Amino acid sequence: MPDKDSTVLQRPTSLKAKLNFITRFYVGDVSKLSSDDIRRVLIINLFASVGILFTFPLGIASFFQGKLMLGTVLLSTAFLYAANHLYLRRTHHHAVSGNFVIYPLYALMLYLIYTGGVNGTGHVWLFCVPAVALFLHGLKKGLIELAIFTLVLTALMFCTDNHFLEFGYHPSLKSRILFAFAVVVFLSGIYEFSMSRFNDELKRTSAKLKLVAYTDMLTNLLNRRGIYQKLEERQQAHLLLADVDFFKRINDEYGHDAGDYALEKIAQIMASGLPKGALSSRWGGEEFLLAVFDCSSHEAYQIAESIRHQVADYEFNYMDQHFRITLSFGIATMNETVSLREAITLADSHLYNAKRAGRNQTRND
Ligand SMILES: Nc1nc2c(ncn2[C@@H]2O[C@H](COP(=O)(O)OP(=O)(O)OP(=O)(O)O)[C@@H](O)[C@H]2O)c(=O)[nH]1
Repeated sequence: MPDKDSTVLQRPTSLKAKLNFITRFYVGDVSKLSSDDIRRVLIINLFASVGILFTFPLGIASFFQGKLMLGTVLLSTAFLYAANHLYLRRTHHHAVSGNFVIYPLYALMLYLIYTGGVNGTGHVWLFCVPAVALFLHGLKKGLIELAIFTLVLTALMFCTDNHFLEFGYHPSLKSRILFAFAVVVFLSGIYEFSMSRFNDELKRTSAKLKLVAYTDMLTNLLNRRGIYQKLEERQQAHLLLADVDFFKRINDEYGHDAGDYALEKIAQIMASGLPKGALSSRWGGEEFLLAVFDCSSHEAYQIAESIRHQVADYEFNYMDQHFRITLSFGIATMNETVSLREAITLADSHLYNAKRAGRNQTRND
């Protein structure tokens, strides 16, 4: 018998496996998609599935009842939704694909209202239209389309020779349906409006959190987590690990605020001394990790040397106090044979060698 703890631990894994299966079935390959794209593709295909689930059996039923035209329309819609599922799963073009869901849905609903559908029940499906339209086309375009749809619906109900009265409904049903439809449009609009505001707020908060999580607040460079995450995506990079020499003395002699000012200034010199596309980070305390790409080891060495000279030549001025600072660099290369972790350890050991050899120098051995 499995013990209680192991059953509890297994539950999330099986739920995750099920969710993975659903995502794979409805979305396909998600590796290049943003989470918003995945959500949109998934929901459009879920709509399409629900559409197939209703139109296919009702289409077959219509054929058995001898309603060939209605059966053809329903089965064509089911076929269109199935084709759309395959198209969307393959291309992930959710903006195009959404049109293949909503416009046939408008047309089908108008057809059902006009003909009465199966046994005069066509109008009951009308109320799924607002939610689908607003989700697929957003608040503004969705509401415009729904207004046009409502006008066509009204004209169809009141100005054409439709089959509404054929089924013995009370004449007031038509206006009741229109009122109820308007209420559902209104409620769906409010829901979509609050959802879009909530989503915007969520996006803003998530962008702010990302910035805080990956940025060093003193220097505005990436922090350790930030550069690590970016380097994990790369195959090759030259890592330049810099450490301020005798920084404790700066703090002790000029004060901690002067030390902070010096770190900010060094960060600026580093960022402006790097080639385009390079990364700069505050690795910790008075240590900086820089990364340069698409260049030779010799060029990476030259870049470190140039930054080292610029810092050494700079006169730091803080509250009428003037001082100079030097840096030591350790360099290593990450590539297909040397992992990121190994390259950082190597750069650290080369930096240690630079310190031991007298500081204010760059070492790659
Ligand atoms: N002002 C300021 N000081 C910091 C900050 N982070 C770390 N430090 C200081 O940096 C100093 C680092 O000192 P040590 O590790 O002894 O190294 P060092 O004095 O630079 O000597 P070497 O590295 O051996 O050349 C410590 O005094 C820390 O307090 C910071 O954010 N602001």
